[in-house]
Amino acid sequence: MKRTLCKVESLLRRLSVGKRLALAVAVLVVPMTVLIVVSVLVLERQEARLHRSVEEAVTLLVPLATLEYDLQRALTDVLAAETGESVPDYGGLTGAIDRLFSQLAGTASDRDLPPQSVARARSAWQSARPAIEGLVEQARPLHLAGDTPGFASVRRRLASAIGDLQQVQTHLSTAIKRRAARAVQTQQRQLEWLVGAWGVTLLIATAGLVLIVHSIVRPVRALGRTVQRLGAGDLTARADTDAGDELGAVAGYLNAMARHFVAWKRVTEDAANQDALTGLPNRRGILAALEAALAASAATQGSVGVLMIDVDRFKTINDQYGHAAGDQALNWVAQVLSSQLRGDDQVGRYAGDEFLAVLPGAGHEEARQIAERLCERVIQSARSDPRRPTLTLGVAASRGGEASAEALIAAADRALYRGKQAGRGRVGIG
Ligand SMILES: Nc1nc2c(ncn2[C@@H]2O[C@H](COP(=O)(O)OP(=O)(O)OP(=O)(O)O)[C@@H](O)[C@H]2O)c(=O)[nH]1
Repeated sequence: MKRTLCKVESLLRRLSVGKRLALAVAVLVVPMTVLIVVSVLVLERQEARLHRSVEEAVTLLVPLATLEYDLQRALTDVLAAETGESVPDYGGLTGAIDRLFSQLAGTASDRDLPPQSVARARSAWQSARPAIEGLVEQARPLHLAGDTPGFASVRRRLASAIGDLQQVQTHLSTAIKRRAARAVQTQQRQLEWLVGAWGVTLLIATAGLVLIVHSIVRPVRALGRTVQRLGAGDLTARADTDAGDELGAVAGYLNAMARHFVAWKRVTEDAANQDALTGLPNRRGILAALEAALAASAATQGSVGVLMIDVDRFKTINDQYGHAAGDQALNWVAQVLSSQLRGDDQVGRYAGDEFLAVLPGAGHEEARQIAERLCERVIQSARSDPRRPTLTLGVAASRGGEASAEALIAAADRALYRGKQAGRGRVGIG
């Protein structure tokens, strides 16, 4: 299930966010519109059918009811007794009923009327019809003539015609009721179908919407988490750039920004720790190296040697040959120191004409020997060139990392001072 959702999401993410939002609107609007149109059509059709059905019921039953009423009146002698009263239009009524049945004969099934009930009504009418014709006309003169036995026979026939007519009405009513019941059932089924269709459509539309919204919200949240991690200083954090949409592009930009920031940070960190003139670590850089060496020696119970190196009478070089020559002299000293030290050793420019060398693993004696070698090497070179200065070095060393960087530097400084006091161009011992 989760894999399927992931697949759907990756398919969706091939579309841009804008297209996905348009799709979300379409997913909601299109099926709803179709359903609304279908619902309106169905309800309109149902209403029209109901209307037609009522109309038809009236058309079918009213002539029969009228005829029955008139026959009933004839039967109760009202019509025959009152000579002034006009005789109802029996011919018209029977004709109308005839037409009704001939219409029904062709279209009963079309009108959803049960054909059997209609056929029964029709045959009942056919048997009633001849009796009805002329009955009232016969009744009138018989009654006026006082022909009681003849009149009694007409009355019987009238009663029987009324019975037949009632049967016709009963059969037709049954047909109409059945049709109404079927129509109600159909209406119910259609309404159920509509409710079901609405439910399914809403469900599918909601699922589609959830998927589309998820395909936007999830990468936005992931981007947010990456930005949060980067903001908290975790420069290894990277956003997922798999998708080809706008959010994938933003993730790519964010990653590029993070990479540039890392590179820029490295450059600025390097610049912050590097001396611009000599290219050696500056005071900050060499102190960091000393701290690191002390921390490592504390773990291994090893030693760290420190050399504080000062250029002798550097002011004189500046004064005699100019500042540029002084800079060159400093660069030369930096080169000699770097080239003479071992791989793990580090040297940095501590102050104006002062250098600090950190010698991990070197005890006091080893540090002193290294200092002597450096001092000798510089003195030899300086002999041939008056612009090259000699060095005075102060030696100190710690064991097992017990001394702090400040204490070690202070000890090397004191040793340096002793070297200067002793006449320069030598190694002072702390
Ligand atoms: N050319 C140049 N001179 C510098 C630089 N930094 C510091 N100086 C100079 O270095 C000189 C340091 O002189 P001091 O510390 O007084 O001592 P010194 O002349 O070396 O004499 P001693 O240390 O007593 O042997 C000063 O004149 C500073 O102006 C730099 O980057 N370039």
